[in-house]
Amino acid sequence: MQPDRIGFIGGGNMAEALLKGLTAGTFPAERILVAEPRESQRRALEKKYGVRVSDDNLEVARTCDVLILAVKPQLLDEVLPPLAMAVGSKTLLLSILAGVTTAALEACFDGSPRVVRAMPNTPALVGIGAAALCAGRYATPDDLLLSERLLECVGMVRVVSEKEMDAVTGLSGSGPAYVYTFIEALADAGVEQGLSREAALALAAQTVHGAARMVLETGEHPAQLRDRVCSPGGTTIAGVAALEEGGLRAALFDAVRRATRRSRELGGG
Ligand SMILES: NC(=O)C1=CN([C@@H]2O[C@H](COP(=O)(O)OP(=O)(O)OC[C@H]3O[C@@H](n4cnc5c(N)ncnc54)[C@H](OP(=O)(O)O)[C@@H]3O)[C@@H](O)[C@H]2O)C=CC1
Ligand SMILES: O=C(O)[C@@H]1CCC=N1
Repeated sequence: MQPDRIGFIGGGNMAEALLKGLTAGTFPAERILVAEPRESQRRALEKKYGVRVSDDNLEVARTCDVLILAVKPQLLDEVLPPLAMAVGSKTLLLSILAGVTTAALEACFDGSPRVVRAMPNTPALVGIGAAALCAGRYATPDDLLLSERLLECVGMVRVVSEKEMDAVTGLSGSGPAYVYTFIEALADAGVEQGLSREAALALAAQTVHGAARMVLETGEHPAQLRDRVCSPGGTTIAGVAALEEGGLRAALFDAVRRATRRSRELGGG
């Protein structure tokens, strides 16, 4: 179940993360077409990944059987309606637009457009993405399966219900930015304690990487894993107490809540 040609409408950050994974996998680069208005970005994608590029959205929509919609959600009304004449029953539309519902996407096209809505994240660029997706009303089970397979080229994929998509956006879509902030702050704190910048950043990033793998690979609850680091009367519980006093948990609840709300707003809800 491989598409003939995959097209991207918009060749920015997230599109690049996805097409890097696709071309590193089994999908031939010459069967990927990217429509992108910025000439420098077109040339960069062509050179780095060997994909075909164009400044003509319609040409890409006409030639591809899977069309990955990767422009900003604010451009929905400008970019999608002109594609309607090229999108037919042969086209699977895979949207990564934050907040935009499958119903809103379907309304941009005639007939029974086959839409799958996905929310990937940028670590897809290194093959460790986390994505969720849901099917629109006209997408077939095969459409959902194909979308899953495509996103699995760049990491893990969960199928969720559409009402969960804004929360996914607030958690794993936006989540890398929260984690980068955490890593930066952890490294800065190490520098304050006298470590070199280079050592502090490497230790902070590897600590987050290792701890995340422990959660994924042991299947143990994070609280159990944390208990094993905290010796009674030791260093770690003193640090954990500071995190509790500083409101780290409350800040994360707030971050996911606000990003989820913003996703709903972008979708017009
Ligand atoms: N970044 C992320 O972490 C994630 C983003 N997303 C979603 O992915 C989508 C893209 O986001 P992101 O990659 O970050 O944004 P970018 O701005 O990096 O990418 C969007 C690209 O679309 C191009 N573009 C602008 N106008 C048009 C047009 N008329 N036709 C075709 N292409 C056009 C832009 O070109 P130019 O720069 O010249 O304007 C840009 O290269 C958004 O909908 C976002 O919600 C989803 C998950 C995670
Ligand atoms: O910030 C944004 O709107 C996009 C969606 C999820 C991550 N980045």
